[in-house]
Amino acid sequence: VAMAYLAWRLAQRWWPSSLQVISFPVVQLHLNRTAMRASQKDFENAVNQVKLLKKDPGNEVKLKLYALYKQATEGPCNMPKPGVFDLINKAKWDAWNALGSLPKETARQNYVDLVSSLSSSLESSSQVEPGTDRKSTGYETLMVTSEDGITKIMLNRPTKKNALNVEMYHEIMHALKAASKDDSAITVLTGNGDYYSSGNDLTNFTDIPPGGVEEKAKNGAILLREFVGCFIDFPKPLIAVVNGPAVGISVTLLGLFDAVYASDRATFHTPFSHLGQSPEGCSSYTFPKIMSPVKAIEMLVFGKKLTAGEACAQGLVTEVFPDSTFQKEVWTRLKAFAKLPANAMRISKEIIRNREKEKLHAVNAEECSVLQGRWLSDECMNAVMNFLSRKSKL
Ligand SMILES: CCCCC/C=C/C(=O)SCCNC(=O)CCNC(=O)[C@H](O)C(C)(C)COP(=O)(O)OP(=O)(O)OC[C@H]1O[C@@H](n2cnc3c(N)ncnc32)[C@H](O)[C@@H]1OP(=O)(O)O
Repeated sequence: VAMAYLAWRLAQRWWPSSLQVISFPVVQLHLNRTAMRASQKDFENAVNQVKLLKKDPGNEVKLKLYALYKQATEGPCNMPKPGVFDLINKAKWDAWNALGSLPKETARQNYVDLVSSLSSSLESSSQVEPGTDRKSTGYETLMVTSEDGITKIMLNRPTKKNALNVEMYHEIMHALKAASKDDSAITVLTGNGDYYSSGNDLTNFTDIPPGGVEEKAKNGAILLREFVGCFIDFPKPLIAVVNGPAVGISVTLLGLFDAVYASDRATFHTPFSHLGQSPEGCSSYTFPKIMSPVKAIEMLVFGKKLTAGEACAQGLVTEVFPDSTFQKEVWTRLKAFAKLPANAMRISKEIIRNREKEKLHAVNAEECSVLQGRWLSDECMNAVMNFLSRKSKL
C-alpha cells in the first residue's frame, strides 16, 4: 500500500495537472483531419517546433504527441507493457498502444496538425529574449550571450531553481564546447532568478528506460562523466557568478572553476548523504585539497550548508559581494579581466591546471562509478521518492 501510495504521489508530481486537463477539443479536431498529407519535412519541422514551445501544453497533450511521434516513426506499439509501478512509462505505452494500427502517414499528419494547433494557441519561444544576443537561440534551458570578450552561460530554469535536467546537462556541454572555440577571453556560468542552481533535477530519476533502473543508472553515470569532463578540460578562464543558493553538483563543480564570485545571499550545500548519494564533480579530490579533509567531510559527508562568507573562508569562493551591488561589481571586474591578453590567460591557466588533469579525469571516472551504484540503492530511491512526493526538502 505504501509503495502504491508513493507511486501515486510520484505520478501526481509528474502530472500535476493531469486531473484538471480533461479534454482538448482543438486536439480532437486536428486529430480527425486527414484530408491533407504531411511530408517528412513537415513532420521534421513540427518535431523542431515542439522544442520551441514556451508554455507547457500539459501532460495529456504531451502524451498524445509522444504516441503520434512513436506511431509515425516506428509504427504500432509492440513494446512489452511496463510494470504497474512504472507509471510514467506505462502512461506513454498506453497512449501509443491506444493508436492501434493507425497508419504511419496518418500519425505523421495528426502530429503535424496537433503541433500547428499548439503553436498558434501557445506562445512560441522563437523570439529572442530581451537582453540576449543571437547566440542564445537554440537553447531550451540556457541563455548564452557573448559580448565584451565574455561568454555568459546562464542557467535558465528559474521556476525550478535552475535544477539541471538531462537537457540542461547536454546544453551546458554544448555551450562550453562552443565557448572554448569562440573569440571570447573568459567564460562565465551563472543562474537566472533567485537560485544559482538546486543541483541535479530529481525528476531525472523518474524517466526509466526499457532496460530498467540499471540502464538508467548506467546512462546517468556516462552523462555525468562526460559532463564533468567538459569542466576539467575547459581551456579558458572559467568563472562562476553565484547569484544565490547552490546545491549538489552546482557546488561540487566549483572546485574546477578558476574564480568563484558569490552574492552574500548565496549558500553552498552538498546533501549527498541525505540523498543516499556520494560526491561528484571531482569534489572528493578538490574539496579536501581546497579546504582540508575535515572541512570537506563536514560538507560532503555530513551535508553542512556553508554561507558565502564561510565558503570564502574555506577557499571555495574567491570573493563575496553584498547582494545589492553584486551584479554591478562583479561584471565591472569581469569586463576588466576580459580585456587582458586572451592567449596569455589561456596559457597560464594551462600551466597551472594541466598537471592535475589526468588525476581529475581518473577521480571523475571513479566518482561516477560509485554513484552509479548509489543510484540503485534503497537509500537513494527513498530519498528521491520523498522529495518527489513532497515529503521532504533540503
Ligand atoms: C546525471 C547527473 C547526476 C549528478 C548528481 C548530482 C547530484 C546533486 O546535484 S544532489 C542535489 C539535488 N538537489 C536537491 O536535492 C534539491 C531539491 N530541492 C529542494 O530541496 C528545494 O526545492 C529547494 C531547497 C532547492 C528550494 O525550496 P523552495 O525555495 O521551497 O522552492 P520549491 O521547492 O518550491 O522549488 C520550486 C520548484 O522547483 C522544483 N525544484 C527545485 N529543485 C529541484 C530539483 N533539484 N529537482 C527537481 N525539482 C526541483 C520544485 O520541485 C518546485 O517545483 P514545482 O513544485 O513544480 O513548482
